Amino acid sequence: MALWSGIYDRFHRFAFAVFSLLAGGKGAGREYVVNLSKTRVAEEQARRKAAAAAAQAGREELRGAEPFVSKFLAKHEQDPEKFIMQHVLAGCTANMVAGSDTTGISLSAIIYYLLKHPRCMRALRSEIASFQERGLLSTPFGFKETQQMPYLQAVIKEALRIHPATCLPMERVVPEGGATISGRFFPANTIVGINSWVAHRNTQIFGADADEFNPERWLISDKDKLAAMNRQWIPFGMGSRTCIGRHISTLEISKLIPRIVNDFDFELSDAGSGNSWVTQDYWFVKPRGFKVKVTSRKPEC
Ligand code: HEM
Repeated sequence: MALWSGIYDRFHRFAFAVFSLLAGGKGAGREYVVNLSKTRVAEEQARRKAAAAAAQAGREELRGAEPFVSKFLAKHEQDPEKFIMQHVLAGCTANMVAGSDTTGISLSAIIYYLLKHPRCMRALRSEIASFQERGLLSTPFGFKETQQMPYLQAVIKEALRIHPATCLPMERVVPEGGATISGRFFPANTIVGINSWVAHRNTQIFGADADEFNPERWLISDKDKLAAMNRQWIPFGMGSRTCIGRHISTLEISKLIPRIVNDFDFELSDAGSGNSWVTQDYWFVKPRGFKVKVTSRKPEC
């Protein structure tokens, strides 16, 4: 039902009401996230008020990294008429809806494909060890450092190619004058779209093994082929509506994957060790029953 209402937006209103009713007080799906945002915004407002009072009394408050909600509230305080409270709430909700499942799914996909391809897991661990031996990795691993690791970056890129977190056409409206796409004319206002799952399996671009997980495809020296693959690699979408959070996720993924691969051993449970994992698509393509046993990694002799 969720998938259908993703495609046919007229079902939204109905599905939303039914799911929220079934979920009771806290709401379901988006309503749950909206309620959570409201709570967090209220907490942050109270914290900012207390911090301002403390500063006035000459007491400095120690604080870690500044969360998004605080940045949004600062913007609202700067110009409350233009950046209204509704924008604060919408920003927080959008970040959670758009940024959590997508990043979680992508992290799962990277681990899953590494577990399915022990050769790639070995190659990645060997790259990490080599970087550590040469003093090129701090503790914790720095983002800039991990960006210099070609195999890690190829693994991430390939996992997001073979399992992009979203799977429905990314829709665009044809502008005035129409557009010819792949030799076919579409008049103005036609809704066209491309699904990254289709684009990423294009054998003309990615080769006969487009269905296979193969990080080495990104480690070639053929610049033209790489450029063609990069153009067709769209897990974060493309153009003016491309994902605005992609750099946050890229940072999280680049820092987290080498760290956990280095520190832990993973073993697929029976449910995940069949031919392929079970996933369900309703815009987000979520793994189902992906269970992994995690243990501290023993140093290799
Ligand atoms: C691996 C993680 C992520 C993936 C795979 C992903 C994927 C996508 C995709 C496919 C789109 C549609 C792009 C298009 O139509 O061209 C999108 C849009 C968007 N993403 Fe992400 N995303 C990720 C992380 C995040 C994060 C962390 C945030 C926020 C903190 C975020 C916020 C957004 C927003 C607000 C939009 C809508 C942009 C617009 O319509 O102008 N995303 N994302």
